[in-house]
Amino acid sequence: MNVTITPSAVAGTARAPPSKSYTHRAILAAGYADGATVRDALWSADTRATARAVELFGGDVDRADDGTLEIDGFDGRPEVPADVIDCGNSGTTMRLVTAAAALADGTTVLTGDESLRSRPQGPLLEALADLDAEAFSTRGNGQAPLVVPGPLAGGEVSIPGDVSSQYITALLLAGAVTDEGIAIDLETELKSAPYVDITLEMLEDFGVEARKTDAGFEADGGQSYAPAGGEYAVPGDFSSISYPLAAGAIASDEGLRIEGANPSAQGDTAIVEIVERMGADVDWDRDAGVIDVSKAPLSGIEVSVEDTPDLLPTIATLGAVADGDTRITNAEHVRYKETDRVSAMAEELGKMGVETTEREDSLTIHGGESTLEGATVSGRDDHRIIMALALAGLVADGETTVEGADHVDVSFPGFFDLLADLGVDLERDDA
Ligand SMILES: O=C(O)C1=C[C@@H](OP(=O)(O)O)[C@@H](O)[C@H](O)C1
Ligand SMILES: C=C(OP(=O)(O)O)C(=O)O
Repeated sequence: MNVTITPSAVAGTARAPPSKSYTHRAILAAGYADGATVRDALWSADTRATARAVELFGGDVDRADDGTLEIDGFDGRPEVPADVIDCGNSGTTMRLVTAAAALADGTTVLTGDESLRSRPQGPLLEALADLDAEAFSTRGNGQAPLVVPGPLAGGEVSIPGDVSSQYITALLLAGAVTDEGIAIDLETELKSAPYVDITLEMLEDFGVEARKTDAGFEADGGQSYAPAGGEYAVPGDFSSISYPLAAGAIASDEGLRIEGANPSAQGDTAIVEIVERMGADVDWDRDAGVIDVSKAPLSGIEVSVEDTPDLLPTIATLGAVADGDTRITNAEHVRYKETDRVSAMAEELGKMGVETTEREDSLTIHGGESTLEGATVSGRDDHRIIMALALAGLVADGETTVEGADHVDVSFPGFFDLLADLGVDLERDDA
């Protein structure tokens, strides 16, 4: 599907979709448990991939009409899957499920789409090998397809922290059900660190003890997963909130309200402060979980995405609209996502007339609303690139067509319905 956007103002109320990160963890944690009820879960292409994995491990995921998931778990010991686990486009699924698979009493095979089969899995495979669990890439290049004979016993392991925090999350989740537990020593500084905080918060909610240490992280062994009262509720997703928030900041004269924006461990809550620092009119009532935003002239800022890689595409579009330079730093790990998002945003905004300066670990956008021209841009089969480019289309001079726009289903199903509800003039073309 291609989506063509005519410059439009936005107004009204948007509801934040549930957090993708919390939903993945809750589905898998319920799998590690005897079972659980997961309320307000995100049901998207990525979280469905994690649900499929739990089912292949012997669990069952049932979704009620109100979105509640009733999950029967595999109780700490995954069955050997009767089929290959297809993780689709989801890095989180592949990393978290690879470590879980190493607990099974037999071999698991994991694959994914072309994008996922090009992303780095090597550090996780090496960590599992150091823990005496066999795990390898079929092509020997550290990329999926992966074959995981296991078995994982627990123990001490060292791993780099600057490729993906998802390796740490994966090892903590699986390590807690090994006899010995797991102690993770970080070889380099940890990037995307708040995602491990989300993991620790969620583990605590499932009654599992894990913590930060001087060297890295650890989880005690021999533990069982069980959420208090058998239930877990997923908070709103601040990576997803970044899109309506940015839309309000660049294109809402009347004001836009975002509901479901309750504080949690998500590093991406930083988007509220970023938009404010750029000059937008923002008010966040944390107790009510409501953000009100409206348009004001924006100015370029410097912002590090070390902790918040998923915000880069949104900030790049804000930077294209803002006057002056917006410098996004500590961005090297943003190149290991669904696509190389640093290059993708530089090149696609370039098609819209925006000048950028790209370095290995930074992206500077030389902005100003008057430079944004409507164009046909590629969504790169990457949900965040698609949504960020659609935002640019709201204020460009002329129409903008985003190609391959259906991939928003990965994290934000209904994104274009929401834009239309907020008053955006858009056309979907299924050709
Ligand atoms: O653990 C998670 O839920 C995630 C961690 C981050 O990845 P990295 O740790 O690979 O940077 C983030 O980009 C991804 O969207 C979700
Ligand atoms: C990088 C992302 O997710 P994943 O790593 O799970 O594919 C994302 O949602 O932007």
